[in-house]
Amino acid sequence: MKIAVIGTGYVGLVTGTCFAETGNNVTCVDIDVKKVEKLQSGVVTIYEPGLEVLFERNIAQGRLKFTTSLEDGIKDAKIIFLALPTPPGEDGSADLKYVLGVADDLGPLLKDYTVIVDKSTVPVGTAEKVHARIAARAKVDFDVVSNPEFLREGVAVEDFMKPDRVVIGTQSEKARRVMETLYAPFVRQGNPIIFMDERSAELTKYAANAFLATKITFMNEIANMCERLGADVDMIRKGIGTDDRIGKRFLFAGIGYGGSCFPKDVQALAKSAEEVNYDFQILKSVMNVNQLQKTTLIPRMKEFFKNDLKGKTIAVWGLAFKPNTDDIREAPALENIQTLLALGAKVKAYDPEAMENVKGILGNTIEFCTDQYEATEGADALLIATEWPVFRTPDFDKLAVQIKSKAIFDGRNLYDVKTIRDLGFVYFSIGR
Ligand SMILES: NC(=O)c1ccc[n+]([C@@H]2O[C@H](COP(=O)([O-])OP(=O)(O)OC[C@H]3O[C@@H](n4cnc5c(N)ncnc54)[C@H](O)[C@@H]3O)[C@@H](O)[C@H]2O)c1
Ligand SMILES: O=c1ccn([C@@H]2O[C@H](COP(=O)(O)OP(=O)(O)O[C@H]3O[C@H](CO)[C@@H](O)[C@H](O)[C@H]3O)[C@@H](O)[C@H]2O)c(=O)[nH]1
Repeated sequence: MKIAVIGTGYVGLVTGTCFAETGNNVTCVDIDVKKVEKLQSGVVTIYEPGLEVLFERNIAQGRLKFTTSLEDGIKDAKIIFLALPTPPGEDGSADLKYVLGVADDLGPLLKDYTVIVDKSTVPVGTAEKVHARIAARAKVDFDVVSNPEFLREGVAVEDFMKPDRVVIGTQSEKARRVMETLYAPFVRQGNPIIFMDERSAELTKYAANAFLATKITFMNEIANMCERLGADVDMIRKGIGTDDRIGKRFLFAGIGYGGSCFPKDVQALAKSAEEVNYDFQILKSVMNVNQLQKTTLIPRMKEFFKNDLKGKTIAVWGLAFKPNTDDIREAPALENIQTLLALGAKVKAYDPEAMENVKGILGNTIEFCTDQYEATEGADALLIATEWPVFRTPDFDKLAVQIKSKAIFDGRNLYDVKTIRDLGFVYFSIGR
């Protein structure tokens, strides 16, 4: 099948590459000329394990192409995916200017029946808006389908190739058949395609992210209780996670959720609620608690250094919002670093993938190190903000010599409390 993907960011690139991998001819369109040039020359523009090999194979076999021209890109496409940004507008609601802008342009370019698919995370009612915008200028029949994406960064290829489920919102039989054919190779393992109406599909995406953000936030609040009551959040996690009704995943307490999705989508759902005069109280709490949680280690650091962080050097391990990605959007590390700088501390940071992105924001206000031990060399304390595997089993003997105060502030609960204290470290973690 000939497919066009509009937008070659995270979702667009993974979507395009994975559909090419299952034998479709895919053209990806982006207005970012530099990005398209890079992609055309065979360079993958995001760090995502497993993507490069699929990307290279499908380019070599001529099934994956890139262009800046919408008209060329959608030529002969039976399906057009919109994988465009939906960033928060000034009031927190999802800004639809990219999605609706492309919908406006698409109308006159359609030559035959086409299925237009919203892959972006969009508020309820967007499929109808996209339909109206295209219909205003289209001369052929078309359908607009909602097909939200549930992939996680860092395991995006696996999530896309073996999805837990595929959600498709459409009330058109014709569009349903096209989507079923397209997704058949991905749901062979028995995981379902769940068909529903467009509005329910749109809300399913927000409900999933808001639920997961709430689950994490609940555990962060339990962790805060543990600290006050002398209990261990890891034990609570095991104790409740073994109950099938609760589930083991997404129960890890830490310095808050970040990334390009949870913060923005929780905010957008809260805004949608406001628009229909519903007071979505849980979401407000989730946002407030998460904001506080991000810098929950700073007061402890202040106390440890007797309220004087001025001139202290803090090593920061991890800048990405989570491991296996170079994405730093809403990363808790950044907020911690900015707070530390405001308190007069110096920061030496290391991240396996995300340093280039952080340089663009923090410039030379912090020192970027070539490895984790260069960061801890001569530091007064260590702050761990991202659970990269390489930080899990460090050379503790080396750290004991390098870190002056032997203090480790661990925002991701990487180490066993007793073991690390027995090694002589002063160890602060979350909810233990
Ligand atoms: N990143 C994720 O993990 C993830 C997962 C699921 C869903 N989503 C949702 O998918 C959507 C896209 O997210 P993303 O992270 O891929 O975004 P992104 O910002 O990484 O990429 C968006 C791309 O769209 C391009 N673009 C903007 N206007 C364009 C236009 N008029 N024509 C062609 N291209 C244009 C940009 O240049 C950019 O390359 C968002 O709604 C997001 O919420 C993201
Ligand atoms: O137990 C946990 C699990 C996650 N996190 C944090 O939660 C954030 C989000 O993590 P994750 O969900 O793994 O990353 P994303 O790539 O942002 O993926 C989420 O957002 C995507 C975009 O909408 C969705 O497609 C995915 O299904 C959804 O998991 C990160 O800051 C994690 O550190 C925790 O603090 N504790």
